[in-house]
Amino acid sequence: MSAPVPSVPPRNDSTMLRIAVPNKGSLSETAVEMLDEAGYATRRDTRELIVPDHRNGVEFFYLRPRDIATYVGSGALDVGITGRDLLLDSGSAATEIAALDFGGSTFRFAGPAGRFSGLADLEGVRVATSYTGLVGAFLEREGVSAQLVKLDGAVESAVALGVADAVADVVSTGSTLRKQGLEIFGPVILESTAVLIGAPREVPGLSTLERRLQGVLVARRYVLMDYDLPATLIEQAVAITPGLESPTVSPLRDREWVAVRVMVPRENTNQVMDELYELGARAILVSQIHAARI
Ligand SMILES: Nc1ncnc2c1ncn2[C@@H]1O[C@H](COP(=O)(O)OP(=O)(O)OP(=O)(O)O)[C@@H](O)[C@H]1O
Ligand SMILES: O=P(O)(O)OC[C@H]1O[C@H](OP(=O)(O)OP(=O)(O)O)[C@H](O)[C@@H]1O
Ligand SMILES: [Mg+2]
Repeated sequence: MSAPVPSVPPRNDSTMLRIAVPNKGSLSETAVEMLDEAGYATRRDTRELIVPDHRNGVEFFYLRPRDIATYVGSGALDVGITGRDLLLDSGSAATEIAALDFGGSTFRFAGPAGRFSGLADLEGVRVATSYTGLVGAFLEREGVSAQLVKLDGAVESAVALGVADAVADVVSTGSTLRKQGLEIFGPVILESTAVLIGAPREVPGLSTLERRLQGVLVARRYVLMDYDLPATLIEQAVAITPGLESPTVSPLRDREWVAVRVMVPRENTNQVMDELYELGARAILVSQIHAARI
């Protein structure tokens, strides 16, 4: 558990929402892209650490992702973007407001191939990790007592170099583990993703930021599909494309046909177009959504 930040710095403008953004690492680029797509100012060069955005009444603080939960949990900043694993590891009082659909990873134990088969095998052994808060809490909940070896990164090397018997780390493709001759074992410690986190108090002005970020997620997840259809087939077509709430169905000049406009998950686009065509839909057009408020 990290120590709480001792004092909250004075706020020079209490009406500005103060937002923490990852300045480096896996989450930084996509977090900044999302804020840009949501209409906020972003930094022009990587040396800029504070970016005021007066037009939107917010101020951005570019910080190390690992530190963001500490700043937000102490109340020094209002909200932030970080990883769920980093939030839990910090022991901060900040809370998760929304998952952001990027920076997905799994947190797992791994050891030399064949050496460990389950959690119980960790009793009394050395486990290297950069996330001692997260792993310590997990092992305690599971009633396993292991010795944690805290490392900053490249944790997978710890076993070959003899400072630990097993590791607990972020796994994405699993390729780093495999290259070190390690294999995953035991239960999933955590499914992580980038999250929006908030201070443990009421944060005025948060709802606009949240709505804008949700709008970006919708614009990324969905496309807009238009098609023409014989009116008698509408129920079957709506079963294929139910939309978020209800598709827009408009009359055409030819009264036997209707025009349908509906949101479709981007990943299903071609499959849905095939199904609609087979049903009898024609002039099926797909467009990008640039922005959304749902
Ligand atoms: N392939 C990945 N490797 C590391 N972290 C990832 C990956 N995919 C997603 N993440 C997430 O990114 C966050 C870690 O970001 P952080 O910037 O601390 O580490 P990093 O990307 O490893 O950067 P650094 O180069 O400083 O080690 C965690 O929330 C983690 O779950
Ligand atoms: O499953 P994979 O796709 O191989 O990705 C996981 C690896 O990526 C991260 O390391 P990173 O590159 O951030 O280096 P670090 O260990 O120094 O943080 C993480 O700590 C794992 O080592
Ligand atoms: Mg890393």
